[in-house]
Amino acid sequence: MLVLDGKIASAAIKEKLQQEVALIVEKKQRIPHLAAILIGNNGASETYVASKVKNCEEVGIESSLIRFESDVDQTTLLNKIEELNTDANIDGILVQLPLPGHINEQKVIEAIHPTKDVDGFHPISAGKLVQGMQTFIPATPYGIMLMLEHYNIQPKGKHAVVIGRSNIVGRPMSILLSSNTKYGNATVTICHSHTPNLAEICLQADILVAALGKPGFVKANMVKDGAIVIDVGITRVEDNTAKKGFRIKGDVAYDEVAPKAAAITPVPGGVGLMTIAGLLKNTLQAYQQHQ
Ligand SMILES: Nc1nc(=O)c2c([nH]1)NC[C@@H]1CN(c3ccc(C(=O)N[C@@H](CCC(=O)O)C(=O)O)cc3)C=[N+]21
Repeated sequence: MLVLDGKIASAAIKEKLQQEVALIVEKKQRIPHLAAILIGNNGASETYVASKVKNCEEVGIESSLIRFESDVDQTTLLNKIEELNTDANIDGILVQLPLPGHINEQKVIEAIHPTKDVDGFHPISAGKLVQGMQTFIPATPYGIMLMLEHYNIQPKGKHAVVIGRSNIVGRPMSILLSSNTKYGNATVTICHSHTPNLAEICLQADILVAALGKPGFVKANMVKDGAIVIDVGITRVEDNTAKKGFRIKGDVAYDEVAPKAAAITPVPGGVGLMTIAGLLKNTLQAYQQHQ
């Protein structure tokens, strides 16, 4: 069994990005710049955004972290996004999700100018992805594709099963795996909460992507021998024996599934790190399109 190591794969991608940014610096050109908006003080969101900022720094991308209190009104937020849309120094805008209940998430997503939509959540970006056009691919599915590429795992002709149909992971993942590209051309089945024979379908997967957000959901009896298992889950589960009082659990029961799998992503240390690599690549792509 091969562990698909997000640390190794993302380091390789970041190394390349760092070299590209170094060239920009050498030519004394404007530096790529990501603006990240964080609302409130949700622990997990804080961690992820901090990690994004730190990773930008590592490759030489500038970043601005813009914070609002959890009771910020929607107009203030939308005004800030508009200001960033028109700021020629900003290449990418990211509003960390989830948002407080009083804010209309769809409105916020649609407020980000598609040329700066490094999350790839805007309907224009999503539509382009569906039609196989050049666009910003949402960072998590993008990161998973980069992981497959790093380990040269070609989905062509394989049966890929995706559990979850979110706009952020499951849906775009299914599009990418079925696309006519080097790391696409799989036959894809999407499962979700209304799939009656989910375990049976999962058992037929050559590539199984678990993106439903239920810790330990995928058990050994749902996985075919020799399958490639991609775990997108990142749920914080209380654990008093852990340093921070919680552990991060994936959607796959790793200990029982790993021995059956040909390859598997660990949590943490798998897809999460690739998500950040995907975001950094999108930010540099946005920069290049703005030049
Ligand atoms: N607008 C927006 N864009 C996002 O891309 C976005 C978002 N909102 N909201 C939340 C999800 C989640 N997400 C992760 C990023 C990094 C790790 C990551 O680095 N994980 C590490 C560390 C995990 C930890 O220590 O908590 C790992 O898996 O090894 C995980 C998850 C981005 N998201």
